[in-house]
Amino acid sequence: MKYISTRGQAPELTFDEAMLTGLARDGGLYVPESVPQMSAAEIAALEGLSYEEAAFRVMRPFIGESFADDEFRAIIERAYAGFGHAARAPLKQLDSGHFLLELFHGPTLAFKDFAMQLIGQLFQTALARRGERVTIVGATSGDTGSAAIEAFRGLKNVDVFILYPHGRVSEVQRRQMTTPSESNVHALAVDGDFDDCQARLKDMFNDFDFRDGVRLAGVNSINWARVLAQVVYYFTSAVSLGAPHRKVSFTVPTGNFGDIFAGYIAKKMGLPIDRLVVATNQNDILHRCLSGQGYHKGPTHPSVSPSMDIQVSSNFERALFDAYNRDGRAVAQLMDELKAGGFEVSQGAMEALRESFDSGRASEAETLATIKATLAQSAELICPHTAVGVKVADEQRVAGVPMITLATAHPAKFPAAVEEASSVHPPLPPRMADLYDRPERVTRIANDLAALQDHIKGHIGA
Ligand SMILES: Cc1ncc(COP(=O)(O)O)c(C=O)c1O
Ligand SMILES: N[C@@H](CCOP(=O)(O)O)C(=O)O
Repeated sequence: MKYISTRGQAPELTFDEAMLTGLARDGGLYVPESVPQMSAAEIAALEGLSYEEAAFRVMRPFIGESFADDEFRAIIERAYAGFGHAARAPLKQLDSGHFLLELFHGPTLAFKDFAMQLIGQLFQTALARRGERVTIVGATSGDTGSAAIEAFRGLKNVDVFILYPHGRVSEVQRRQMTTPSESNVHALAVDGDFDDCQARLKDMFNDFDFRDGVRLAGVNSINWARVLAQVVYYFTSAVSLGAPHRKVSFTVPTGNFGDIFAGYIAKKMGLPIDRLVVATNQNDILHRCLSGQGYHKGPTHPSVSPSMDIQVSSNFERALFDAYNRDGRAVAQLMDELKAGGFEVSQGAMEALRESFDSGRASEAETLATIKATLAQSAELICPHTAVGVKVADEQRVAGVPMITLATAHPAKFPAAVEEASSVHPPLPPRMADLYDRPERVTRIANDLAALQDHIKGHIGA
């Protein structure tokens, strides 16, 4: 199995090489050269398996020779051992045709743990084998950062620097990033928004002297391994509702497009997904684009679902690559135009995107109203990101096809918004009960590449 860049100018890599590389050297994102297929019989055979065994069967064809089967099985077992639910990703029924896929039973209470716990194990195994160390730098609007820190804290051959937008993450998210005491963890509060953090991260990857000097690695969903791990729960949930014998649809609260792109891969592998619905908050650039209005950046408005306050949605590049018939030059051209503000999507590419994705948006008032209504009607307290999904899913459902909305975070990560909407204060799980008492350790830093690079170089191995 080979991985190629969406911009067509970077070397082809194996799975473990692509994982340790992160962003391709031409600025593109790695994708598999071709998507392995699962037959209806292979999909049906997932029914009743443990999450771990299903994960092995779904991901194995993408791994190639990078990890031996026994090694990969053991890695998966370790990755999910700390989850607080035996099913790992249980389904809850909201009403006769609408289900929530609970993805927040991992250590940091968000769906990011599914991929991050796995790649923490994959990195450790690959780095130990190669005798290497890496400097992980991540950009976060709140959840990726805490999940990455949890997965890599205390590891000897890794430093992890997380850039988050100062004042634009919830207090729980911030404390999850600033309270770990391990010296290889570095939380950086950047004076900017998430897009600034992600742009500086990409600048670091595109500065080859810095990149090679610190042996830079990335754990955002620019890393293909992140996307792959998220493909699994599309299979397990669809199978538990009758796939491959009946179709299901998914609605996915979307920001950086990683989670929904994992659903797109599941569909390409053969999972009978009827519709994949992109649900955005008021920062609705993806919804506007999928509605035919082009992809044009605007100001980012802070919202009650802060993890989705994003304008430059990284993984959309992967979808564009397919929509433009895998023409790397065309994608590179669009990404250049994006730097200057935005781009129009060609008619052919638009048709391809529309064939794969539907979309909708939720305003702030609609998000809060959905939290309240879901509690009243289904006795489920949901986080604001999930509420964006539930609202859009309710508009897009069709009779006879079950709709699964991805519940991407635990409501306790966003207590202020949840309490405002429902008058219920969602408590943290007991293991995190002292989060507000732990001392914080964070560096406030300018949105400036040189300042960030100097800080990182000065704190590796500190
Ligand atoms: C809670 C939550 N929901 C939804 C999203 C959006 O996911 P993605 O960026 O993969 O589109 C994020 C951030 O990524 C998140 O943290
Ligand atoms: N919402 C994310 C933003 C980064 O997304 P990623 O999936 O590319 O890591 C966050 O919580 O940080």
